[in-house]
Amino acid sequence: MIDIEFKEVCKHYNKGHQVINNLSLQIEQGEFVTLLGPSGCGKTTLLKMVNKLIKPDDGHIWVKGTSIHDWHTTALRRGIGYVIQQIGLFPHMRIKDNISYVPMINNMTKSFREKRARELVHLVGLEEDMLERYPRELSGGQKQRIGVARALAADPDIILMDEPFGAVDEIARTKLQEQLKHIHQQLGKTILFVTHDISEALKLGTRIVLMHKGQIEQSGIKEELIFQPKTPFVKDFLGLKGFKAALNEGIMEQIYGDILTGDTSMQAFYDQINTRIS
Ligand SMILES: Nc1ncnc2c1ncn2[C@@H]1O[C@H](COP(=O)(O)OP(=O)(O)OP(=O)(O)O)[C@@H](O)[C@H]1O
Repeated sequence: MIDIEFKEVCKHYNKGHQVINNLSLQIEQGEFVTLLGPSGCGKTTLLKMVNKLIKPDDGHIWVKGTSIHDWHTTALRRGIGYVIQQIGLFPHMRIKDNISYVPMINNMTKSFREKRARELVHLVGLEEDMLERYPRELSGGQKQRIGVARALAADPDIILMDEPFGAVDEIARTKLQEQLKHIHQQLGKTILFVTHDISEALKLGTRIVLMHKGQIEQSGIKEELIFQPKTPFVKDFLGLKGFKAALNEGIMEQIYGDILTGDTSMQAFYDQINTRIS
């Protein structure tokens, strides 16, 4: 089943150039799609069209088979988790109430909300005593975890994430990425995740969509993008850098696996890159 579909979508702001240019993309249920690309290529714009924060000028978007025109905005947003870099927890509310905010406005009972908050705080790798604290009593990484817990609270099928770990330090980011990967494997949500960090995109995405100037340059698994780039842009953007990122993330074993299955063009590309980085 297709959870999100963009068809020939276009967008420009004011009198500016085309930020999204006739873009089509289908995202299947349970995929973890990382939207990767240089600054300004339109990643955030595309993401925000899914929950109607930005309106396309042209083209069509469907969420769970229903056109976004036919979705009531509130119902659509309540059914989609949304995590951004500035997580925006309510400062005057305890963590448990921050997590339970959407279940509360959805009229869930207090005992259900408390149970759910406890489950979620564990799911994102924190202790239950966090629930009684206020946001100011948490580190940046802990706040991002609570942001993920809050996005999951109403059990949405789809989660949109816009550079959610961009503002935390390297160690916390690595832990958050691992936790998110685990949550995705466990819960099978459909995730659309914006990042400009190649290693993050390769590590998390079951599919990587590389954007450039409002269009998709290439969409595929990491091995395809690194070893079978379809355009010079993909080769420049991902070739050597992607290879190094894959190396650093320890995902080379999978890639070696593919090389060993006998694809000689991949072997040649691999040799070429290996010579350049060694
Ligand atoms: N509200 C706006 N008004 C005018 N121009 C905008 C607006 N929002 C974004 N833009 C422009 O649209 C283009 C795409 O922006 P967008 O935020 O979608 O890119 P991005 O790929 O997410 O970039 P980054 O990685 O830097 O966040 C940029 O040139 C940006 O300056």
